[in-house]
Amino acid sequence: MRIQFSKMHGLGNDFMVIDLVTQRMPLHPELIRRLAHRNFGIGFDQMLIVEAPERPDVDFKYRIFNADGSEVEQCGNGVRCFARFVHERHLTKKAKIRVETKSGVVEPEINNQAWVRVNMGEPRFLPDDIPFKVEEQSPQLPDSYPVEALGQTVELDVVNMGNPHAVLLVDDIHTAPVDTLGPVLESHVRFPQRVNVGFMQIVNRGEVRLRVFERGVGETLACGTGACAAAVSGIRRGLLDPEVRVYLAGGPLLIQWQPNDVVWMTGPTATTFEGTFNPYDFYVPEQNEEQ
Ligand SMILES: N[C@@H](CCC[C@H](N)C(=O)O)C(=O)O
Repeated sequence: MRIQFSKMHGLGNDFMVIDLVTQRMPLHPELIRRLAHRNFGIGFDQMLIVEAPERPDVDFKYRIFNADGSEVEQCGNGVRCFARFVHERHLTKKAKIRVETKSGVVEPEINNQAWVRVNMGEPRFLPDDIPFKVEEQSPQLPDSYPVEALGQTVELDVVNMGNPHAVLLVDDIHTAPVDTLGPVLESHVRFPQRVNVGFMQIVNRGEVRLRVFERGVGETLACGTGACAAAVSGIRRGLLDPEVRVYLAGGPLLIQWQPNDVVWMTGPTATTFEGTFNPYDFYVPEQNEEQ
């Protein structure tokens, strides 16, 4: 039993992409963790699964698993790669497709082989929608919330881009406490489903620098939904114009948003290699099965 896959990335945020329209394999969290391992597996930030749609108004179903095996709702760099993958595998000829995710429908549009523009849907800010715990939900939503972490109070903007994000403004992303504050906020008690944590430095009204400590992975070279969340936070606060270039370690993304509208994300995709693997090579017996 050999499964075909593509190894792809969007600005260095890397993926193992598998077509489960024409193939079958178990999606066990332990198998995913083993495949994600950078030394013992294939290595990736997220595994992306293409499935047949379950409703008539979409072209595909898109499932996303973090390297820790958790299934999540959305992945922005992933959806661009997903669109390129279904073209490369001749699963569709349409330039614009509708893709069902755990958090709604997204619409990627392939301009040429490498560039994809995506309608990422509308951002949400209500604490319950993140989800983010507050003592009392005020009718007037604040821009940010004070949160205690590592003996200090940090101000967090919270945004749901299909998946949960917290955004912190920093003076310089090179010295931002991504390694220390990132994991503490990711698993903070006020984020019951954990959170992706973005550290944003505003350069000018149209440009920001961003580092993201991703839920279920750690710091990645780029995060598409993180870029959307950061740009939306800055625009909502009146600090940024509606068109923002977000510079991540792996390169820039263009994010466009007008309040009360959908977010548009435009960026590159790359296929690095294709291969096959046997899931049973990664199978480890339960403890009571071991001799
Ligand atoms: N890298 C992604 C986000 C992947 C999911 C995220 N780690 C989560 O747990 O929500 C992107 O490009 O958006």
